[in-house]
Amino acid sequence: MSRLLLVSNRLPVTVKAEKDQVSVVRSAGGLATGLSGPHERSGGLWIGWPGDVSRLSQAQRAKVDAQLAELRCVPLYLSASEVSRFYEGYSNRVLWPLCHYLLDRMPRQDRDWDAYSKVNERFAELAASHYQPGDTIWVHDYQLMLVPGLLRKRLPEARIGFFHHIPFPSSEIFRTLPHREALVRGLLGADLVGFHTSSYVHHFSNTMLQVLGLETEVDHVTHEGRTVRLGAFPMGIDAAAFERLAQEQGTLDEVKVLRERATGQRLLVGVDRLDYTKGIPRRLLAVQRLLEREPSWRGRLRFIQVAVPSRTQVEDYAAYREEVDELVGRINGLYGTIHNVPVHYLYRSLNERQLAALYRGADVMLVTPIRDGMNLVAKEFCASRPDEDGVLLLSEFAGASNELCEATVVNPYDVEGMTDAILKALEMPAAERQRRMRALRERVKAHDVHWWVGRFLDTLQAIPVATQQPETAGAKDVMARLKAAGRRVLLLDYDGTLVGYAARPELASPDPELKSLLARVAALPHTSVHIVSGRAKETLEAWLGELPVGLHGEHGLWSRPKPGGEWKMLEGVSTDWKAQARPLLDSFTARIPGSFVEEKTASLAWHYRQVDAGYGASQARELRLKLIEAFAQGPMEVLTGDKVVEVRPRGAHKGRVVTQVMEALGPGVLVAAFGDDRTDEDLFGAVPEDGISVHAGGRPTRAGYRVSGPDEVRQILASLLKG
Ligand SMILES: Nc1ncnc2c1ncn2[C@@H]1O[C@H](COP(=O)(O)OP(=O)(O)O[C@H]2O[C@H](CO)[C@@H](O)[C@H](O)[C@H]2O)[C@@H](O)[C@H]1O
Ligand SMILES: O=P(O)(O)OC[C@H](O)CO
Repeated sequence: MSRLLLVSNRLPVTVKAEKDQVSVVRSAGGLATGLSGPHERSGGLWIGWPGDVSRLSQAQRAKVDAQLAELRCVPLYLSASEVSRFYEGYSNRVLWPLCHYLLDRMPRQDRDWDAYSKVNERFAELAASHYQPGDTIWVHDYQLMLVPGLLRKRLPEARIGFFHHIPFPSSEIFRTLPHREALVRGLLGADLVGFHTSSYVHHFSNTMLQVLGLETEVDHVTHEGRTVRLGAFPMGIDAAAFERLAQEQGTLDEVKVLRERATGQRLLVGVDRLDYTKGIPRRLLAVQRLLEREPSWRGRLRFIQVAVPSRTQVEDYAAYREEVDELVGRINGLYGTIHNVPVHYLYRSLNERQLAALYRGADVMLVTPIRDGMNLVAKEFCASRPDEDGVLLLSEFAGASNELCEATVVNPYDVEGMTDAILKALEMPAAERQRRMRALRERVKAHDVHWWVGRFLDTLQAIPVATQQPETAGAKDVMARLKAAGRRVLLLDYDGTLVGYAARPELASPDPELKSLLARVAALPHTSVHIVSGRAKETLEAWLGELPVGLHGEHGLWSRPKPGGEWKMLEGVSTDWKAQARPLLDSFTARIPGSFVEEKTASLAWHYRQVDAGYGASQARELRLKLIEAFAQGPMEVLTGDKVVEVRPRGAHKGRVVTQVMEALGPGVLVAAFGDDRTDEDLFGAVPEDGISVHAGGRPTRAGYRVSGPDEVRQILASLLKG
């Protein structure tokens, strides 16, 4: 097993300071439990913030450091300003509400991005300083979204995983963020990006498409020459530990006390961090409605709601606390008696045994967040019920509802609906409770936290990172080989290779620098230059006709190999099919605003660069299928390029230009082809084995080299002028 470097905002430890005594203990949370085995076995390190230690003396701090070192934890201490701006500010005032679809809770203007970036830099720097070749790095959660990208810059060959513990929202929400691009690029520094559910994966894929124009395959995306795997890895809990605890005598004694205090009553339980995503007010309102609607239940219900203080310095959390306090007061005021109140509200953390007792003693567990990445409480409840009793009421907006389908699933926004569901749960026959709980427990136990860690790490470690090339690995090598060649021919695609893409094809005309560069390179001794493009010959002639270069248009259908020479068309090519195919392309243009058809001598191209990225890509897939269906037997083929679907005569492809040029030049010439989209793969395929093929961009390619884009292609050409 390779050494594991874990990086998370919080370390899995609690620093306890009592009077002069200070100690560090590993926390009991799911992440800490699940990862402690692999962490220890691999002899790795865990990097993170140990929490607020500002009140500790120097000596106490040294003691904390020593104890952390024993646990193989490396502390990253946050200053007061970093806590306020990175943790409370950008992480919890901006990203947290955004990922939970609560745009209204975000500040109108965010002022903490710089602090977020800087602290992410600090984490990356610290992790990189402890990295040893062969280590596996696993970064956790929304506080550290830039870290994978920052690590990739420092450690191009490291194996890096990232897990996002909270929801990844729809792209419609995520792209409201001013820094959306940096965050998405940050995650793409990883080799594997994991989420709790497949819908979060889907949202992330759509976001990449909208924000970076990246089209994703089912489980991966190619970006800057690297493949980044994506996947759903639903997190589990330490089910065996919860089950064990729930069976211990101490816990059963607590359950007994709990039940005795509620004699004649049914027990409803809620356990959450006090967070506005957890849906506590509507849950309370549902309980209130039940008492209002069903007087027979008054005095016969006890709702215990435990809320752990969380992020207390963030205003929205303080306001939320007041809202909950008020609601509890109102319900108890309305339905309490001098002997009893319906809501028992505790604003504090419970120890493990108290928690297990509550789970074990509950008749109905209310887990009703308005949005939650997974929600581990729901799973802990099931694991704590070896008696196969108790009903789980679970929000459909918690990731856990994807797996826990035998729960009573509710819409947490529908108070009346939740009231009905609580009533149904209270009246559910024992046999049905048992059937549901048995199924829930099987799943929670089978897919526990160890299963989760194993699946994520196995997937990450199976990725062949060593073969991945950093963005600019190719350029230097290509320059050296071209310079060393006796005779050389350069075959250059135009759009996306020599110039960037423009909104409309006619806007991508060559700039004076490009023309001058091509002219000077073509004038070098023993050097020929050919432009091999999908463009119409008229465009190439108008833009590049005066240069001393060969021109090849419509993917090699038309050629003018010698400057000033005549254009010749490939023989035996049929264009009769165009009249049949055109109406289909026109029908797509008519209903998809921003798209248009470009007609060339022997081909038709449907462009969709200005169409919404997701819609354009799906419509292009549909058009391609329809064309293939209608003309499968015809003399043409369908190609997908960069934001274009093209129909062209079969056999007229860029690869033919390579053969043509090589025949004219004879043996002993180094052939170097440069291109960026799928039509250039034909060009690369025809380059002889001792030649050079260079892909400009981040797509999968058969090319032997990869550079980042037109700027770098131009740099390679310019380097030839320097002798
Ligand atoms: N009063 C109390 N006393 C003691 N312990 C208490 C407590 N109330 C809650 N806890 C404990 O705190 C943990 C809370 O985990 P959750 O998954 O429910 O939410 P959280 O939002 O913190 O986690 C984030 O990370 C997890 C893991 O990825 C995701 O499930 C979730 O959606 C995401 O928001 C549970 O282990 C629970 O036992
Ligand atoms: O207490 P926090 O702010 O570190 O948040 C804990 C949550 O589990 C974050 O996912």
